[in-house]
Amino acid sequence: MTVSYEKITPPTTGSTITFSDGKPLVPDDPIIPFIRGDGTGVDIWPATEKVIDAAIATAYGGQRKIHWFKVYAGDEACEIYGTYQYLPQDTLTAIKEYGIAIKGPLTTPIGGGIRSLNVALRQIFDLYACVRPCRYYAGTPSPHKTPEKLDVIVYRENTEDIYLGIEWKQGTEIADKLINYLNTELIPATPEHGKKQIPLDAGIGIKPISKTGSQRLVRRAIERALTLPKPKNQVTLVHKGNIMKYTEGAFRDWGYELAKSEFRDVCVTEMESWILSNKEKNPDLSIEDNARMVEPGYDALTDEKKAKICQEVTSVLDAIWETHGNGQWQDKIMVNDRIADSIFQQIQTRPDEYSILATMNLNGDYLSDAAAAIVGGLGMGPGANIGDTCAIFEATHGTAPKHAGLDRINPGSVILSGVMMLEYMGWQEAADLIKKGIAAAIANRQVTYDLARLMEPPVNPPLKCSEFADAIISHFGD
Ligand SMILES: NC(=O)C1=CN([C@@H]2O[C@H](COP(=O)(O)OP(=O)(O)OC[C@H]3O[C@@H](n4cnc5c(N)ncnc54)[C@H](OP(=O)(O)O)[C@@H]3O)[C@@H](O)[C@H]2O)C=CC1
Ligand SMILES: O=C(O)CCC(=O)C(=O)O
Ligand SMILES: [Mg+2]
Repeated sequence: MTVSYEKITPPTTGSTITFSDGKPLVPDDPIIPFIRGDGTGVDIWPATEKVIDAAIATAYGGQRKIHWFKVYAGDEACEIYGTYQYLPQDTLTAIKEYGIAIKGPLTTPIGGGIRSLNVALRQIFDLYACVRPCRYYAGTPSPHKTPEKLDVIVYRENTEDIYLGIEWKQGTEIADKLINYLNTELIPATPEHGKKQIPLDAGIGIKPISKTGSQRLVRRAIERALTLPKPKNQVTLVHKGNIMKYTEGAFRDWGYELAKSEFRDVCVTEMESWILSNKEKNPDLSIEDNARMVEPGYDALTDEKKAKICQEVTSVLDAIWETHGNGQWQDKIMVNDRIADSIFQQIQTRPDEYSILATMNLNGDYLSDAAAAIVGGLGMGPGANIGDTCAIFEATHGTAPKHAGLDRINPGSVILSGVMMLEYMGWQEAADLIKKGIAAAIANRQVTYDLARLMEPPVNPPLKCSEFADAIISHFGD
């Protein structure tokens, strides 16, 4: 069926990317839609396009080429399509048709106004895995003493949690009705909630965390861990399950359940590894002594709780001693979990102990900015939103409006998102060239203002955004 557009025209040359089993099939001349973005998108996008095109031309000498298709979202879309037309149907049609897209940041007003276009795109195309690697390029200034020790990839669930955006404003009829229903019917009918009541002047937001959503994200995280060398072949489930038991706690439980069912042969949980290694060190260890070693404070527990832990030790040994015991577990993917607040200090105090951090939407949003800061700031934080039939690449940061139009912002994060896109397409040679160019530019102190001001001694004057792109390209032949 011919796809029709209202106000845009696809390139007259180039082919369409298709998907098979969740993987893209990429021709040598793919058409790829791009959204320039609001704010600093006006500076960053031209720099990014130039670097990606130059890398492809250098790597493949004309055998491969991206045919860019400009599509509109955000302020630019309103100029073309009319007031409030922030996300036109043309744009959605193009992304659906061509499968892979890349975008600059888009503005979201705080409080009232439109909901996030960025989040909307992820939900519309069911891009359930937001993948944000944070790795250090030598010479990048950092507020941290040993930034090179951090090499993590945040796998952030991208379609649910409070980002579903189902909330009601304080004082509205539905908010009042809902609070009344909760206070008079549902809370009293739930003994564990006791006499709790929701304040009558509250706004209400809903935080759905589903088993399907959690497990498909963790599945992608484990699949990625399987491609990593030891000791980075591990997945940490990050959650606040001590407080939000049926949402964040359930995410953890469903994550472990998936690891132990779909990936049983290749996975070991941290708890299992302790139980197995205790027995390896002392084959005559009793079940109870093993339980004592894996559960701090075991002796102070009630008999019922002690029995539960002993039962867990027994079932682990029965289930996987043959396949995972005698050190075999050391070659498996390690799956552990950490409480969300603790992981923010752990990535600073023990950065090299972590690799893939799989978590829900809000935690992942916070965590990816924090991890990017350690390795050089938001100018160095790329990202990808991946689904089974579509992928959209974009930076971790937003529109940075105070720098817009000044040709000064660091385009590194969108350029590195382009690197992720090239890798996803299987165009590794072009991706490697860009990584080499960025590494060399930074090592030569050719950097934009954000890195320049932190370097010792500071770089003055810093490169402009466009000059940084040229510096990256100039190092392709090094
Ligand atoms: N995916 C998306 O499109 C996203 C969109 N947003 C939206 O962007 C808008 C602005 O959000 P805001 O909270 O200001 O956060 P931003 O991430 O846009 O910017 C905050 C600060 O981070 C630094 N920064 C951001 N990008 C870069 C870069 N490329 N190079 C160097 N430094 C950078 C700048 O710090 P300094 O000035 O100190 O140098 C900037 O002032 C909001 O509407 C928000 O909703 C936010 C996040 C993601
Ligand atoms: O869409 C937005 O405005 C913010 C999104 C965001 O912070 C993110 O995706 O990291
Ligand atoms: Mg964010």
